[in-house]
Amino acid sequence: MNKAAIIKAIKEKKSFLSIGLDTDITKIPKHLLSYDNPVLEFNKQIIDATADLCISYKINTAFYECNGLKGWESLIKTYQYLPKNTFSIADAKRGDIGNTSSMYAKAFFDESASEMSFDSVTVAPYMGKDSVSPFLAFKDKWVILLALTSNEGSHDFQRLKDHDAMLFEHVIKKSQEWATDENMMYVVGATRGEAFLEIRKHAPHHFLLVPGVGAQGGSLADVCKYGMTTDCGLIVNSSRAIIYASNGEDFAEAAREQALLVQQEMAAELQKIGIS
Ligand SMILES: O=C(O)c1cc(=O)[nH]c(=O)n1[C@@H]1O[C@H](COP(=O)(O)O)[C@@H](O)[C@H]1O
Repeated sequence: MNKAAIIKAIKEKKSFLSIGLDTDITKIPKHLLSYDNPVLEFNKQIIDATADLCISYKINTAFYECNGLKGWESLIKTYQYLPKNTFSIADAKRGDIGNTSSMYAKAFFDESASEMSFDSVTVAPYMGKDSVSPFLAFKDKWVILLALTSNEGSHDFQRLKDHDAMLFEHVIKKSQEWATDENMMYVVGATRGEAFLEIRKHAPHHFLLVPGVGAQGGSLADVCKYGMTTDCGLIVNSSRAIIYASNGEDFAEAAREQALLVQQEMAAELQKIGIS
């Protein structure tokens, strides 16, 4: 899915919501445990209930990898169930020396090898250009590079100052030598408020993946106030607040209700930039 298609989906659905399928078997409703693959069943019902309200699904691979073979099966089958007109994110936070990164890229982008061909994968920038480039070698795929994350520990390294700029700013500036706003996005936590102003100085046109609304308490209004562009420029993710809205038999409808609330807030924000 290219940038124009993402913008088209935002306009059509009046939404820039990504739903995070951070599916934990200990948190899903008990009645699903009788299914052969409870995680897959949960994901399918969540997807069916929310697909018209979001433009993207983010699958955090940790929640699948921790379950070994069965987990990888759920990951692959969930990927295959995603509606084709949604932007798929493998939230795997990979990155290693070049030849190893090539294998990670193959794992998430090369359907003939892994049965999965996500639109994008999250990548850690710490190891630099040769660790990121193998992901960029895949045509029409995106790298979503960690820039300023939502967690407490983001202060440990990302905000260290060197030559008048913080590390996350160096990441954003330097990485633009390797990629464009057509194949790279940046992760910026929703809990970062006014920092979006700094980010936009360095990346005025890039899409940002913004996790941290909902369970982590980030403000959608602030994210939009400081981070939105004329094309929207944002994909805002919420995982737990939507998928675990209820752990009863009504879990899918409850997820839909939560997603609808976020989508309605997003529609109002989009109206401010003339998308209505
Ligand atoms: O890359 C991410 O997606 C990510 C970056 C970040 O800075 N903060 C962050 O929470 N995430 C992910 O976004 C999701 C947030 O989940 P909730 O807090 O449940 O909405 C999880 O999958 C996190 O791993």
